[in-house]
Amino acid sequence: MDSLRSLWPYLKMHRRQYLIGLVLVVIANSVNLLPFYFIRLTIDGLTGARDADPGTAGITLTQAGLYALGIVGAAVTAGTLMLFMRRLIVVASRQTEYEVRRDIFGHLQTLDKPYYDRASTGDLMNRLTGDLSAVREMLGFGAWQIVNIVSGFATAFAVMFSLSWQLTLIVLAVLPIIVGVLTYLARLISTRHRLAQEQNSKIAGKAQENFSGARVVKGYAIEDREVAEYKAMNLELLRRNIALTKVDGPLRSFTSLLLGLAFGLILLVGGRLIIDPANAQTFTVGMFVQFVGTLERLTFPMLMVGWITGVIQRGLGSWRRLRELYDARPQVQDVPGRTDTSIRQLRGDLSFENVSVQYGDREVLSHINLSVPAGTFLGITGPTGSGKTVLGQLITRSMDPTSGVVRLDGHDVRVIPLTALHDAVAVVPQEPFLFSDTIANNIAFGIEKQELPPVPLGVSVVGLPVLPHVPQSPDPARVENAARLAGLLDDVRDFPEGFGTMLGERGVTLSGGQRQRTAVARAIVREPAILILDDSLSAVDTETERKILDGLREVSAGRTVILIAHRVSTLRHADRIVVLEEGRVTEAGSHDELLALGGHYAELERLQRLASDLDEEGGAPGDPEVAADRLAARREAIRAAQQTRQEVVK
Ligand SMILES: Nc1ncnc2c1ncn2[C@@H]1O[C@H](COP(=O)(O)OP(=O)(O)OP(=O)(O)O)[C@@H](O)[C@H]1O
Repeated sequence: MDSLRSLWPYLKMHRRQYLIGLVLVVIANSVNLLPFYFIRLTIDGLTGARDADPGTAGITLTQAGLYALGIVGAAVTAGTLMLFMRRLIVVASRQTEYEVRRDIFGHLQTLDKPYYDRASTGDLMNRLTGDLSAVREMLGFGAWQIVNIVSGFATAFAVMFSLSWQLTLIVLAVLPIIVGVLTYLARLISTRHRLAQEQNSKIAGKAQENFSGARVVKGYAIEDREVAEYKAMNLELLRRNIALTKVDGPLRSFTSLLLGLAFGLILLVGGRLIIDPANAQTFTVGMFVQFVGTLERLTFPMLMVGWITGVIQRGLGSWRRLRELYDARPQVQDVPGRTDTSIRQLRGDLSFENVSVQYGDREVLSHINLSVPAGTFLGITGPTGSGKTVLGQLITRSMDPTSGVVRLDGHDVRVIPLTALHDAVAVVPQEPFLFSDTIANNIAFGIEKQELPPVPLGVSVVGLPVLPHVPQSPDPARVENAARLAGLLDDVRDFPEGFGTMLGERGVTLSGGQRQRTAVARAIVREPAILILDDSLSAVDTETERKILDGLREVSAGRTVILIAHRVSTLRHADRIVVLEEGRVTEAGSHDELLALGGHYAELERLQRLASDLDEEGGAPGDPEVAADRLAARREAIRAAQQTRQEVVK
């Protein structure tokens, strides 16, 4: 009931279509019974006259013609009414489907990272497709079938009762048994259908993950394992589908059997009524034929009772699953009364005051105190898992700290409107995501939004102006400048269609470094007050990296840049470097200061210098002493690599 109430806002928008459509169903159902009335008149005319005078035909040719015309007319009228009804109700259900999908998609866009961290993409996709179809089926086919069944039963019983109350009582006695059995079977079908759908969801999720992670699967040569897992899931789906077919298949035969028994019973009793001379005037052969014909019209609605129960149950279940999407709220959002809407522009003065973050009972950041004045080029490094990414995520409010305050230009970030915050901060993540679109559009991604008219949510699609497709037309000079600063321009010039080259599924595949640089260009084209590069130059060679950093310096005058990296060659250009270990700041200072400190950073620098020296020297040395030195250095590098690996494992 609650589910239906929450659907009402959508149904309300199409109430005229539904109302007129359903009235048409009722009229069509009554008209549908008229042919049996004309048949009755014909039969009674013929048999009655014959009984009185065997030499006469009973009815005139004109009468017979009129009755035939009546039958055809009734069929045409009922067909036409049903056609209009379908246009109204089916179209309304399709429109509702569109509106629900539009609104849910719009709502999903408002949800934040923690939600998507938990949600399974396959499941979300299945809800927006399979579940939405089930809801549409309930609102379209389901709605008119309910009215069809109810009005079909009501009109048929009224007619049957007027013909013979005795026969109607027999039907009434048998009907609940038939409907009960059919409903039971339909419930079983519905449950098994749901189980099959759930398995479909899991399979969709598995396939989606597999396709997205195709490179990993190939790289680790685990195709066989993946195929085996997929096979097991597929087999389970087969098992569930067979279980469904076992109850689905016999439904029709079973219905025919039950109806056959009912008709047999009626023939027996009806035959006796006709034969009995006392009933000669009140129950004629024509009436008997009309009775049986009317009853036969109930076969379909009877069969549909159980089926429609399933459609409605499935539709309501699916609607509940869709409601869960509507009900999901972002953990991080603007709060009226707390959000300070007067904050629009931000300079990029950043500070962390005693900030801690806890996941469950694990503290991943602990009492961080940092001050980053606007315009600072801050480097952050530290062993893997030490909390560097989490620290960056606190600035964009991908999450809020468990305790402490992050301030931007002196404001607690929690009072800054999210749009202002997101306009001011751009993040280049570790694993950039590129869309199947042109390079230009991928770069201009964050600056195009103002040009598109907003899509109204929660309103009827009827009467809405059709929005023209507005092709993106990113400012070429801005895009090119961003690409140049990100060190991507030469690569783009080599592509077949330059900035118009399609990426991804429909176009070229970029290398890891090119992907990272495209993401860097996407971030800098927005000219943010704070730019966070989260290990985003790791796949770029040192020479290109130097160029990008020089480019960043060019645009970052007055802007804050936070550079999370493991390479000292990247970090050394920073004004200040912070070392995070196990969620705590253990070292802070300039490159030279940290080297002098002789801690984690100095060790990192020594190991990377060693490795780079080895790379540069290369070749086989002639002098045995040099060879011995290199061997010792190589051993040291291997030992260091093993130590780092142990840290990772820890
Ligand atoms: N959503 C989450 N739920 C639970 N734990 C999390 C979540 N996100 C991060 N963590 C944990 O927080 C710790 C810090 O993660 P973070 O990504 O900040 O590390 P990092 O220093 O950036 O590592 P790397 O250098 O490998 O990128 C890790 O132990 C990680 O497992």
